[in-house]
Amino acid sequence: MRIEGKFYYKGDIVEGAIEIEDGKIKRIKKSMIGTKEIKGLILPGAIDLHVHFREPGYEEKEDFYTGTLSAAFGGVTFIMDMPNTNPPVKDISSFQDKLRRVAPKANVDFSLYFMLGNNAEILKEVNPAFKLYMGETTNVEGGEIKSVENAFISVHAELSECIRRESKNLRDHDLARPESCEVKAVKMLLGKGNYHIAHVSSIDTIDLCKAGRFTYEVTPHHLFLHRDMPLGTYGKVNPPLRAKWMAEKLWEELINGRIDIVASDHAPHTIEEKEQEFFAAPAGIPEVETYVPIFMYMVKIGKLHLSRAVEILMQRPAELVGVKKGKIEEGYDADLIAFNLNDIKKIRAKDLHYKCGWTPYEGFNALFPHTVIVGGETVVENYELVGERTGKFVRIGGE
Ligand SMILES: NC(=O)N[C@@H](CC(=O)O)C(=O)O
Ligand SMILES: [Zn+2]
Ligand SMILES: [Zn+2]
Repeated sequence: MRIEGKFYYKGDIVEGAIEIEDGKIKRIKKSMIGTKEIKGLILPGAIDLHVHFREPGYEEKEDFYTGTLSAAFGGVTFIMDMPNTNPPVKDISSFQDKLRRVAPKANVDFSLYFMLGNNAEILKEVNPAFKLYMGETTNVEGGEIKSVENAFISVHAELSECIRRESKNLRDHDLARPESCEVKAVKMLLGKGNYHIAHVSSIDTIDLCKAGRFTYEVTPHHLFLHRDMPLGTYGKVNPPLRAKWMAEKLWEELINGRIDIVASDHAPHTIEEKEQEFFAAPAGIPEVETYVPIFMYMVKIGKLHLSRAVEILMQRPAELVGVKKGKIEEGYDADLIAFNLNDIKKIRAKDLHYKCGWTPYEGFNALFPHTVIVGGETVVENYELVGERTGKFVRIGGE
C-alpha cells in the first residue's frame, strides 16, 4: 500500500509518499507512483499506556470490542490494558485466558499488564508490563514494595493508610485523598526500583518523580477538569480532580516539557452506577475517545505546539515501553491517523462508541481523525468504521 500526503516527519510537516508492507513503514520518499492520497495532516497513531477496558468480568461497563473501537475513533492505535479485571491478571493462566478472550475483539493493537506480585520474574518473560496498586482498588499481595528489573511497572501511587474512603462531593473527595497521600506514596518508592508513576495529580509529585528518576504520566482529566466543576459523581476519580489552579499548573508543566506523557486512565462505569449517592458511586472517568481530539484542538488554537503533542501522545509513550510505534519513520509500525484541522466538532456522548454512554467532556471542542490506519489496515475512513478487529497483541520491551 502506498499513500501520499502531508505528514509529521522528524519534527517537521513534509509532503511525501509512504510505502507500507507487512504492517510496517517500508519506505518514505518525496514521491512514488501508485499512491492513494490522504488529505489533511497525517500523524503517528496515538499510544495510551493506561486503559481499563473491563474484560473479563465487568463487561457491563465496557468490553474489549467497544473499548478498542472507541480508541480507534479517537486516534489511539495502541493501548495497554490494566489487570484489575475479574479475575485479575496475576499469573500465566489468567493472562492467557484474557488474551484468548480479547484478541479476536481488538480493533487496535494492544498489550496487557500483570498485577505486580512475587512471580514477576517468571511473568516478565511473557510480557514485562506490571501494575502496582498502592491504593485500595486492587491490592497487591501485602508486604514490602516489589520491583523487577527490565520491566515497565506502572504505579497507582495513593498511600492506602493515608486516604479517607468516603466522601460526599468532589471537593470533599479531593480532601479525602489529598495530594499529600500521592507524595507520600511516591516517597516510599524512592530507591526501591524504576517505576512509572500513573496519573500524577499534583506538581508536588513531579519533583519527587524527577528525584527518583521515575517516568510519569498525567491524565487529561487532571488537565482539563477540576474539583469545582458541576460534574457530581461523574467527576469522581482516583486520584481525585484537584483545584482549578493545580490543573492550570499541570498544563504549564506539560507545555514546558516537564511531563513525560499523557495517558487516559480510561475507567468507565455505567450511568446507573454513577447515579448513586456520591460516597457509593465508583471512581473512574471514560477518556480514550476524546483526549487526543481535545489535544488536537489545543494544537489548532495554538495552546499547544504540534511537536509537543506528538511527543507526549505518541513518541514518548512508545519509547517508555519499547515498541516500534509513535513515529512515521522506516521500520516503524504503519499506525497512522489523519485530521482535517478545520473540521472542529463538539463532543457529544451520543456520537461516542463507549458502552457506558456518557462523557464529562460534553460540549468541548475537538478535532477527530477522519482516517485511522492500524498496521497498514484502514480501520476508520471518512469518520466511518471500514475495517474491524485488525488489532494484535504486542509484547513490550522489544526495542
Ligand atoms: N482511576 C479510577 O478512579 N478508577 C480505576 C482504578 C484506578 O486506576 O484507581 C478503575 O479501574 O475504575
Ligand atoms: Zn489508578
Ligand atoms: Zn487506572
